[in-house]
Amino acid sequence: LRYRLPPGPKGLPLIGNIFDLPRRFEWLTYQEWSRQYDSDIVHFEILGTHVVVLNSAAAASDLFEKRSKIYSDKPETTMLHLTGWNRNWGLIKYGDYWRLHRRVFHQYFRSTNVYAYHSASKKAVRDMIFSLHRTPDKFSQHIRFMTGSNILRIVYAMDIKDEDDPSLSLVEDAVDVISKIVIPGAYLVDSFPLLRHIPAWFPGSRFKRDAAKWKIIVDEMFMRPYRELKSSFESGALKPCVLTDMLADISRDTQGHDPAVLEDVVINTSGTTYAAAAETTGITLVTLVLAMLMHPEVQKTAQKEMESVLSEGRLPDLDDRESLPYVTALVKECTRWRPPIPLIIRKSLAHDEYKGFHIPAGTIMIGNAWAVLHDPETYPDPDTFNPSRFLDDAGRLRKDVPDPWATFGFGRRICPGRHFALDVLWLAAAGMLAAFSIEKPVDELGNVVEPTGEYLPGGISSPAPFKAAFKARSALDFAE
Ligand code: HEM
Repeated sequence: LRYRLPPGPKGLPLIGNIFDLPRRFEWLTYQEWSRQYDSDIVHFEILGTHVVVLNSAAAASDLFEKRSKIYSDKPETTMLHLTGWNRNWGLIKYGDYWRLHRRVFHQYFRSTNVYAYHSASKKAVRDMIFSLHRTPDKFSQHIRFMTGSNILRIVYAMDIKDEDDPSLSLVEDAVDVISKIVIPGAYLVDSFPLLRHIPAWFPGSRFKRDAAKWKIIVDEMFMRPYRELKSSFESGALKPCVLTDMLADISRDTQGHDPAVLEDVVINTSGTTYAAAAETTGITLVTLVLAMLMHPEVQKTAQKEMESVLSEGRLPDLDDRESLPYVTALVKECTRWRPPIPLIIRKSLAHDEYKGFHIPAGTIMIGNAWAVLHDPETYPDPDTFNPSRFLDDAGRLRKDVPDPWATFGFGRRICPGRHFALDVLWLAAAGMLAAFSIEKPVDELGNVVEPTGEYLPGGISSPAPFKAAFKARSALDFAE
């Protein structure tokens, strides 16, 4: 009996499709293969490993959601363990240990709980607006500083003063290690067994030495803020933050779990937030700046909407969200137009059949979030940045256009920080547009510099560096 695999480029024996593989912007090639093979599910093989890509919302929902038992695993690797990043519970295997992390994290970041972080985020956005006013040239650093310092304050009650703060350098150095163990193109090296025979990538003695050095930094990042906060907690000097709440909750009731295991879960869930939140949210806001340069009419529409609702000198608040649907649509469109993580990686746990095709156990499954968010059936003219696609003629949010959730992944492993992320995105987007007119810069000769709109390739895709001018629209004396 020969199993029929999903269609895709035919590779050479043994090495498979290694020469067919795109090296940049893979999501575009996978989307193209779907058209070429007339199938929303495509297959290729690389060095003995099967890879299946799902290029439609329907296929992603059929497998990642309806068959989540088989498709919620991640390709956990020795690299993660060697560098200490196995504490990143977003990358760990599906099972009870993962489930416990998810449950603990969810208690603090579920949709009904994230209002607890509004005032911190509001303050972080205000600080960012003042920084943007002072040194607009550094806008992407200011945005990144806001997303990073905000999550550290919320989770650890850390007061990060500026970009040179040693606590910030520690988390940044630790997060940097992840990029060293991921091949550009989103795959962890040792997801592919045969790749281990390629010396430069093999976790050999050189790599092991480097990994041991990096592990010290990564362990320190997870443990230092935890130990500091735990000792204040034990001394009774309670610093209000997520970790303090977690410590209080587990000291009251372990719900039948081994306290040592639960302590690790608390360390991991708190320690993973920075890596998960800072860059993803920051990139989405840089995308917003880029979109505003490319679409001045969108910016004007959002500003007009705010003028009709906000009194002079007041920054928009989340209570204004109901009355500012265009701003909400604009934020949705940022997450749809350029998702920072275009490809979602999973590993299948058992043999399966789908649409008459065989999917072997151990297949690397790729959810092409980009293709889902750029499906012209759901989002006509998908490459155009157009917030109005989410609004009806009366300017209200439409219920019949799907929210661009795929930016946050699929099924049981969908980003559990998305409610919080959307709050921060909304506050920052509305705040920036209320305070500034974001314009194309002018060079020394007085010529307007057009943005290229280019993005950098990689598992996390961000806009190529560009310049923007931030011109204050109102006196920056925002009242509380
Ligand atoms: C715009 C901002 C963000 C984007 C685009 C984003 C995107 C994603 C994606 C694509 C995944 C993988 C989902 C999957 O495998 O199906 C993920 C997982 C995760 N995200 Fe986010 N995220 C964002 C913000 C955040 C924030 C602010 C937090 C924390 C407060 C967070 C915490 C996590 C965690 C803990 C996981 C792992 C969940 C698991 O494996 O069960 N994310 N995110």
